[in-house]
Amino acid sequence: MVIVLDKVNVIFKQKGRKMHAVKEASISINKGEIFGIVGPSGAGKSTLVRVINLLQPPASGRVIVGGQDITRFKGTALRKVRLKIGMIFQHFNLISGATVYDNIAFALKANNCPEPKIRERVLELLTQVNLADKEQVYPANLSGGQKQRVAIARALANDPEILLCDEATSALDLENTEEIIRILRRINRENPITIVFITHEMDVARKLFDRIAVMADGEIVEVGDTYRVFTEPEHPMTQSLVSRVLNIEIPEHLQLKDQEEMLKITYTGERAYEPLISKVSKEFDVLVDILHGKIEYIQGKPLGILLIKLSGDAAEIAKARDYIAGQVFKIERLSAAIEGGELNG
Ligand SMILES: Nc1ncnc2c1ncn2[C@@H]1O[C@H](COP(=O)(O)OP(=O)(O)OP(=O)(O)O)[C@@H](O)[C@H]1O
Repeated sequence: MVIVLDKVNVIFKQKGRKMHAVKEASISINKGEIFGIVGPSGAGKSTLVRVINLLQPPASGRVIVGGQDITRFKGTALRKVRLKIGMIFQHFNLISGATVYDNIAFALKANNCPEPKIRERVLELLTQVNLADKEQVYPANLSGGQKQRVAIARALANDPEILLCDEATSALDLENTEEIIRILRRINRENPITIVFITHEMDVARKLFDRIAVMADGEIVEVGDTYRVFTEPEHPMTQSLVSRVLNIEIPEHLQLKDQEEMLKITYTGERAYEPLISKVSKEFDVLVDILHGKIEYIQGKPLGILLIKLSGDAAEIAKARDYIAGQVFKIERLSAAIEGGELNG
């Protein structure tokens, strides 16, 4: 279901002070895509996502869901729209006194699901989230990842067309985060459900999202395809967020001497770097040391990062550098940090 936010503003008033939490935010989210919103704490991500189901009504602007302007919807009309929008949260929000089965069954009963169908549907949902064996367990006896999977099953109970996820993996360890990512991807693949996911975790962003919006200080500062945002970030906030994922560490105690230069090379696609490096050492009078290399996957597409040191005459180094620049996606000259540490590109 297409979601359009048009010039949305949210202003909180607290103790006589105004807090402009979302400023003129406009985005259009396509049916069936996994759309992510990233940004630092306090950027306005939660507030923006809550505007989509009007948990947070905007001060101005329009909210259009499935072609319908819902901005002023109330009562029954709003409840009907909300049925199409499931939501999951960082802290799962399960009913602690109810079993896994009942947590999900409540959502179905609330929507008048016929009694005989409830059992069948709950079991179907539990299978979808790999929890078929936990139906009689209470939330307290589940791991964080399992709790979030129950929350996903509950959010999907009434076949929503949209799933909103507010920091849904932020309370989980790496393994459980990976599992939630896999489940959401599979659900999205099997049903054309639109997923809007907010997070401050860029690692989740690169694995899960089709497109990303970046928020800073209440504004949407950049929107783009995930691979493009990671490889060619435009806004300084985006650059700062992605640099943490793509950074590599300079080997400790590395000091550059005269006639030495360090380069960070970024290459896209499956292309291996060995042929390039051996060509450079053959054709130019320079020594090439590979200091570090890694491949990151963004939306499953590889992005290679290589740190090399060139030694030789300044003119030869310049020629080698120009040659490399023509062959790779991006090349940056770096200086060595005194005690190793992060790159300063
Ligand atoms: N109900 C509220 N009343 C007053 N101020 C609020 C309210 N909700 C959010 N804010 C403020 O609005 C700004 C945006 O908050 P929001 O929670 O949307 O940010 P966020 O990007 O989701 O950050 P976080 O990841 O820390 O939740 C913050 O400065 C926050 O303090």
